[in-house]
Amino acid sequence: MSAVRGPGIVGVGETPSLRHPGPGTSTAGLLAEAIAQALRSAGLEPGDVDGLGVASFTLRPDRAIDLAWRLGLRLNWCMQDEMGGASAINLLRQAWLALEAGQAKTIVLVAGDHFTGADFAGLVRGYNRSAQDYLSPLGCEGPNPLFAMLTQRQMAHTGLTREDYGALCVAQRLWAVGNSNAAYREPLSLAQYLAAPMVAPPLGRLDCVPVVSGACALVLSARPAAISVRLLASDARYNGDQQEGDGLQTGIAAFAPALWQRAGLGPQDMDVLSVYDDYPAMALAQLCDLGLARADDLPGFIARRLATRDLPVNTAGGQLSAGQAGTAGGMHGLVEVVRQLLGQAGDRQVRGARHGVATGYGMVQLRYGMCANAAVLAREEA
Ligand SMILES: CC(=O)CC(=O)SCCNC(=O)CCNC(=O)[C@H](O)C(C)(C)COP(=O)(O)OP(=O)(O)OC[C@H]1O[C@@H](n2cnc3c(N)ncnc32)[C@H](O)[C@@H]1OP(=O)(O)O
Repeated sequence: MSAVRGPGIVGVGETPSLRHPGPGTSTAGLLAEAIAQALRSAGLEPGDVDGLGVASFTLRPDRAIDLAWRLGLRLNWCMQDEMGGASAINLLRQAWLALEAGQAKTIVLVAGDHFTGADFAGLVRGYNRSAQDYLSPLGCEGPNPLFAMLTQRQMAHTGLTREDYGALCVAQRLWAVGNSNAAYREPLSLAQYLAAPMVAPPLGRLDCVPVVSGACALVLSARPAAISVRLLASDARYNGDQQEGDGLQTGIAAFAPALWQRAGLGPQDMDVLSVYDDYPAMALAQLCDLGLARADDLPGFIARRLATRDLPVNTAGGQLSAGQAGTAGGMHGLVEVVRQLLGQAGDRQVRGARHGVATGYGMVQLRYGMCANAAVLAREEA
């Protein structure tokens, strides 16, 4: 037992991932529901909140401050982040600094989106100027064709096959069985994975993160509760990917050794992990970059550690099974690691989990990564 010093993460909230949200559903409503759940889990009231961080594509034209107004929050700290899958950890890093600096006492971080099919198509087409000017005219509508090329690169470099990616997807689906919020919770066989329609070779339907509506939230406090989660170390790289040569690396490779050093722990000390899984190739690239797997042994690593669930990776099913609610994608994995460390993961609880790592990855371009980041977290008891 050690005395708790500094801020802590004290609550989590998450709505179900909805493939077909009902007519009354809205982005603000989903974000509000996740916030309310997180505050309840922390034993706090909206009146305790003086900081809010938001990531959402579909809250537009409203912003974080509009959401705060709607929820009646009076704030000392307010932030918005638009880095896609890297937003959650970006927000966490900034909120932690704000609490340490005394700028706020209780900060809620929330990410989520409300999509209909038409919304999502428009979002990816108009994502940024480069996508509009260079990718759409080539028929690269959205990330699937781009990540198909990155997956081809990884296959050529590592010898990975569709069966290997399928084994990862099957393992993650088995974790999702224990997550009542997951969009897809029925166990998946390799035969079903291989039979799914092709989207952009070599990516089939089950390699591509499904689009859902939903939201996830975290509560951070300057005065942590009896059990809380501490941020031991974090880092980020912007446009730091190395995709010029063979293989596939995210910016995480550049900072991982220093990250582990600052955390005082190594990759082998992690009891639970969330890696950003918009596509299986990206999840594997991040596991390599963190130092948990080697590019020259990926098929073996999948068979020994993921398929057997010996290494608890993406224990809520990952986005590939739970679904990706826009920017909530990054928050999904972070919330799951925190939930596990708080000991609140129910049937899928990793026994005795004390240390975990979550990664984020926001990218819609082929030649550079918008942002890759990671947070090493630890359970703390007062
Ligand atoms: C943003 C960042 O910073 C970085 C990133 O994350 S980049 C990634 C951003 N996300 C994307 O680009 C989304 C990728 N996904 C897709 O494009 C689409 O989900 C897809 C093309 C793979 C599938 O779309 P689709 O072919 O239109 O199929 P869809 O209509 O959704 O589903 C057809 C059926 O398959 C099922 N299905 C779809 N995905 C499934 C899955 N993963 N598991 C099981 N069933 C699935 C659906 O439930 C549906 O069945 P029902 O009609 O019985 O409900």
